[in-house]
Amino acid sequence: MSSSPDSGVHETVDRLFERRVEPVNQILANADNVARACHAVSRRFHEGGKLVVFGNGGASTDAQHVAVEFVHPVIVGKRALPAVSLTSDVATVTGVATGSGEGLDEVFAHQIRHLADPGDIALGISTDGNCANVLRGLRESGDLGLLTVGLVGGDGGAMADSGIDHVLTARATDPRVVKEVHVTMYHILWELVHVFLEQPGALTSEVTA
Ligand SMILES: O=C(CO)[C@@H](O)[C@H](O)[C@H](O)[C@H](O)COP(=O)(O)O
Repeated sequence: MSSSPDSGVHETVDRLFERRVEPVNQILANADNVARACHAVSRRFHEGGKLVVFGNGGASTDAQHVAVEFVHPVIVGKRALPAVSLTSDVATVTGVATGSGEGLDEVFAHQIRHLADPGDIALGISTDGNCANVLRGLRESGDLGLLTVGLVGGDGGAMADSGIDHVLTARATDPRVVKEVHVTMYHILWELVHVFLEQPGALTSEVTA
């Protein structure tokens, strides 16, 4: 930035912006992982599956954001694909949380058991990869046969080593940056899924990069 009376503030502003660049470069460095996950997700959609998304706090609204991207694409001409957020129904979330005896830990696993089908895709979003209810929801999903995808940050936390089919990691330590990168990653996920669905042959071949 140009000089000013308070260069300290400008250094801070520069640092805040620069902090956002590296994690996006990390997505590029892991493009093959992202592409493999998108390919697997597109296959499930092709076979009639739906996307089931969940997370806590900021990630709960990310879950709703992902779902609407698929159900009502903002890009004209893209087909709608079935997707549902497990964070949108306050009655169900609070009912399970207060009635299960396990608080919030069971809210996603319970809904997966009763709303999901084995051919579906489960997408769990967690900033640090350690949220118990997201982990439990993904484990339940895997046990039932759903394709499991984790969107995490930092070193992936417990999700990095928990048998999830595809773990996509925003390698930043600042949770705000992780959340910002997650938005980029699920927009890429949405777009690449459509690329695979629209390319004849792409769904039967393996994706290597
Ligand atoms: O960071 C924010 C808001 O930006 C919080 O709402 C945050 O999402 C909540 O603390 C979540 O409970 C964190 O869960 P997780 O993403 O680490 O799994």
